[in-house]
Amino acid sequence: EPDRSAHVDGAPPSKIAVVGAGIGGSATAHFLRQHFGPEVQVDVFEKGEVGGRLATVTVNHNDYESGGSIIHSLNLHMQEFVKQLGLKYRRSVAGKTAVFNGDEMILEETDWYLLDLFRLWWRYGISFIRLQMWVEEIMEKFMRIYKYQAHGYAFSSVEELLDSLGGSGFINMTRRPLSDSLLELGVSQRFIDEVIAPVMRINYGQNVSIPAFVGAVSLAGAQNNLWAVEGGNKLVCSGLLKMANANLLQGQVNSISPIHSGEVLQYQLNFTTASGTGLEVYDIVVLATPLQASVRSGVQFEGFTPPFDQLPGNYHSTVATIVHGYLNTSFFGFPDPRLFPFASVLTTETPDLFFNSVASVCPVNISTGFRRKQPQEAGVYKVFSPQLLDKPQLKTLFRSYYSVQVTEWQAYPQYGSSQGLPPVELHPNLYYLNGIEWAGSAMEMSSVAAKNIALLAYHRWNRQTDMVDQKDLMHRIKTEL
Ligand SMILES: Cc1cc2nc3c(=O)[nH]c(=O)nc-3n(C[C@H](O)[C@H](O)[C@H](O)COP(=O)(O)OP(=O)(O)OC[C@H]3O[C@@H](n4cnc5c(N)ncnc54)[C@H](O)[C@@H]3O)c2cc1C
Ligand SMILES: CC(C)=CCC/C(C)=C/CC/C(C)=C/CSC[C@H](N)C(=O)O
Repeated sequence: EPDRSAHVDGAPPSKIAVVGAGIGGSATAHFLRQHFGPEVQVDVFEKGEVGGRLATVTVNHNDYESGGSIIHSLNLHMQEFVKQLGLKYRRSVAGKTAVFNGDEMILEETDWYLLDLFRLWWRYGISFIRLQMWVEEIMEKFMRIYKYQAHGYAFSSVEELLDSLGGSGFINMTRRPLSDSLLELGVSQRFIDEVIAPVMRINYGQNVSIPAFVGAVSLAGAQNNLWAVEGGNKLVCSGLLKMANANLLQGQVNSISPIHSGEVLQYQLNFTTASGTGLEVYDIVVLATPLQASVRSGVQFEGFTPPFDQLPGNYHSTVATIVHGYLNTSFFGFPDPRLFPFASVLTTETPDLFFNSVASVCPVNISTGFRRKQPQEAGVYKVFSPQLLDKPQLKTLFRSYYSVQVTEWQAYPQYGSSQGLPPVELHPNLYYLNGIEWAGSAMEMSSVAAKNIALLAYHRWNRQTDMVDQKDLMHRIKTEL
């Protein structure tokens, strides 16, 4: 493919399109504005709600997160967005966790930290210490991305990005099962079945054969230094679009086709809004939505072949059911609800168990003060399950309820349903953000990909090859003035 980027004379791009206003697309709009400056027109297309998989539902006059809910304390892009937007942090309200195997609770957190540690040691040996150290080491390497991005370095593929952080070790972690990595580390099978599997089930609705890298992301999401955005995580998306001075176009992009005029390559986007169909021409386009068939983005490529026919793999369906009612603690072996001390119940991989987790949830506005309800009181609970819950299943989990709100998500990749990581560059100046989810799906992963694409687009436009896919970045950065 000849190099037909739009600029012939060093001129900046005049129009950039971003498809999707989830955290990935809105962060991309923000970073594009940072790098390309105030003159370029940034149009963001959104066919649904701004926020995408960050969304809330209203129950009894309060809003609750129904999609992406927790953020790690070391997720620095999310942290920075919240700071720049003047939003507030909402710390997770402490609550005890138990693990249920379909018959009984096999693990119960208590009020005594030392007792919990002793019990873990008694049951699993030093598995939990090994695991803690493994996750810490991965997090430490992952944190290198912030330095590389602050120095302006970009990567042309997810593999290159991971390689720069953790070498071939990180890339291999996207290919081998989590259980294999943990067994090799010396973590016991019992610990994997009773602790790791329940965490994978609540976070990704999948089992311990998911790749080790996303497994580590999931375990980081089970640590106790988590937070969320006061008012709802989706406020970050609307805030970023505003701060980027982006034009939000409420509509669906139907097709993308290249237009060649001499040396110049641009893209025509055909779209449908409430007022009918339209088309616009752009110098740079970023696709910030999954393109797998099961997600039904509706985007077609015309007049060129991207580096795939149809992106392989599927997205995993997860149902989030938010119930306002009375938990049936008897089902968990606690006939007296006053003696049920848990805020979250995780589950082991058990045939016929119809749910992955049930947890008492906090409203997104807790600055006014919030107390977790006792199980003998009516409370708000979130149930994750692979399928819609029917009435008998709801009646199994809840003695009675006032309301039930259901969101069916194409939530995250069905790990193992595809080989390899999707490409970032689909054609000159046409980028794809969501391939990173096949390494790990989380708000911060989309934010890291957004910064990377903004940098990559900028360097490609300005032909700065020395800022893309550079090796030995730790050393380079140390020696840069
Ligand atoms: C139930 C659930 C719980 C989760 N929990 C967490 C968590 O606790 N912590 C965490 O970090 N992550 C969590 N995640 C993952 C996280 O929510 C996602 O990784 C992240 O939100 C993905 O953002 P995105 O912008 O890349 O994609 P999306 O949010 O999917 O955004 C894509 C957007 O593109 C739009 N779109 C699609 N096609 C078109 C088109 N043709 N034209 C115009 N617009 C289009 C869509 O409407 C959508 O708004 C969770 C996800 C789910 C579903
Ligand atoms: C990207 C890095 C380094 C860390 C992110 C860690 C993190 C916050 C992972 C969460 C992943 C995830 C998909 C959680 C889904 S369920 C969340 C929660 N338990 C809920 O009940 O909603």
